[in-house]
Amino acid sequence: MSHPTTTDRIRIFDTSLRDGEQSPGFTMSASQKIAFAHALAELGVDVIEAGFPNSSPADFGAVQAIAREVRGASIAALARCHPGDIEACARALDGAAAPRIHAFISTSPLHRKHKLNMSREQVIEHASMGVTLARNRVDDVEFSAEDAFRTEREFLVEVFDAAVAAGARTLNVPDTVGYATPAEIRALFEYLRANVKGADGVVFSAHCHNDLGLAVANSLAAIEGGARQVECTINGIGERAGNAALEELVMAMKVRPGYFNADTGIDTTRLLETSRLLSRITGIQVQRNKAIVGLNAFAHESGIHQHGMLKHRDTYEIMRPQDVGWPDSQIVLGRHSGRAAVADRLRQLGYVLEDEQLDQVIAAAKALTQTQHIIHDADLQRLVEGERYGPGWRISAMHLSDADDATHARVDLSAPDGRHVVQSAEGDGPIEALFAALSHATGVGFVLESYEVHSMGVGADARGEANLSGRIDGETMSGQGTSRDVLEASAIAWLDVANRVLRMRQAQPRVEAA
Ligand SMILES: CC(=O)SCCNC(=O)CCNC(=O)[C@H](O)C(C)(C)COP(=O)(O)OP(=O)(O)OC[C@H]1O[C@@H](n2cnc3c(N)ncnc32)[C@H](O)[C@@H]1OP(=O)(O)O
Ligand SMILES: CC(C)C(=O)C(=O)O
Repeated sequence: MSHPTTTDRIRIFDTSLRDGEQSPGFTMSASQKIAFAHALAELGVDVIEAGFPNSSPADFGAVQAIAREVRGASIAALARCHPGDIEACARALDGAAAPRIHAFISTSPLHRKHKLNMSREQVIEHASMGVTLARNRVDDVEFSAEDAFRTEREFLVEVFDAAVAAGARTLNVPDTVGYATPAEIRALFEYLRANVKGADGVVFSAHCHNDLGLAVANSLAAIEGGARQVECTINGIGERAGNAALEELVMAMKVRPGYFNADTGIDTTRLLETSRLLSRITGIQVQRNKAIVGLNAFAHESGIHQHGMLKHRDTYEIMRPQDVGWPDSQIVLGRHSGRAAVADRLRQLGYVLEDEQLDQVIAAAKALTQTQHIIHDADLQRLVEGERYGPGWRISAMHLSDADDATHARVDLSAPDGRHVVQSAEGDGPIEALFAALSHATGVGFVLESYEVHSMGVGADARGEANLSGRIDGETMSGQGTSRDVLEASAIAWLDVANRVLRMRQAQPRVEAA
């Protein structure tokens, strides 16, 4: 086994903008691609695969702009072993500081017969032609044998020999349909490194798909077998079930010292913001339990884990959240939380309770989880303080209607002093209009940082739960609301934050400047 040493650099080849964009729902505009390419360069990837220039004028334009603007990483473009594709790559990459043409052709018997209708000899001729044409235009040429994993091993060696002879510097071995297992991938890389002519002068690369959920494991196994470049995408986006997730691969190499301890050159503290940028661009969020960048990746809800975390965080965390860009771990109070975590959170809120009162607050907090997922600070404060700070703003009625290009919201609130306040506002959509009307009515304004709606329960019992957080006076405050109507749940969550703001101001009166 060839474990990488610290001098054995693993190159990170990001293909979010090419393979990632090739999947339904992930299309990006040229300006979004340019912004994301800048973010990838700042993250520290070695290669940015910017697109497939011959596939459309839009893709050509995006690759061209990235090649001209983005520095700090090689810029690659994909081409079939086809003169028109190679020529388009060369033209689009003109202006790049470090251009790479990535030429590919399928090699497996299935693809040769049904897709290409080519003999083995024709595939080798095309591979050789594609790499030669590319080398006539740029120095850095990568060759991929599409569906390499399902290709006869001896034939794969012949194709790679031809690609090396034509001038390829990187040989990419895709598991195009995500069929391999880690042991098989490692054995394949060991075989190729032992048999391809000139193997020592080229970089072997892995490109693993996630159809069986093995893309990251297979990429790590490829590194064990001698791969020194891994192709991956942020959030694991890509064809079908996606590609290996960059953030997972990089952290696996970082977290397992003495094993995958190769320096990838990635600034891991940027992983979360890069993941979030991609989600904002595509409008597609990662699942909560996604490794590294999912909302639950460093969140602990169950009492036994929370108790362990409070004693020593290594009991339940294998990496520091700050190392990947999170501000900290989160102890989230919910149905599974225990005494240690509730008492700790209350202490942070400034309450040290007698055992009996603590028992009562825990029982009441757990009762809340019949209708909400999370016990918020505001809930604990209410449970401890009762109505000491007054009842706060409550929603009495709301009405939304569409008018011309805008949505109109009218809210009727009962104020903490018992008055009824009616206010209206317009916005670009119901949420913007609703939140603007609430802000006019209460006189509270904050910058919305996050807003999510989930459903709880099914059928006749189904309820919407809205969670949002807002930033005001340098603090982030969260609010939560549940209702059968998601817009009403959202309004309740917004008022939950507003009431917290007012309670905070009551508790800590502002010192006016003299
Ligand atoms: C595993 C991967 O991710 S491969 C990359 C996938 N990416 C894309 O497909 C990018 C988007 N694609 C496109 O815009 C279009 O498919 C284009 C512009 C590339 C080609 O469009 P068309 O000319 O209309 O061809 P179409 O898509 O129907 O079929 C693909 C053709 O390429 C041929 N082909 C496929 N791969 C290769 C290759 N690596 N080298 C040479 N020819 C190839 C096929 O045999 C087929 O040829 P045929 O038309 O003579 O039968
Ligand atoms: C073109 C190659 C690298 C590819 O995307 C695949 O085989 O999945």
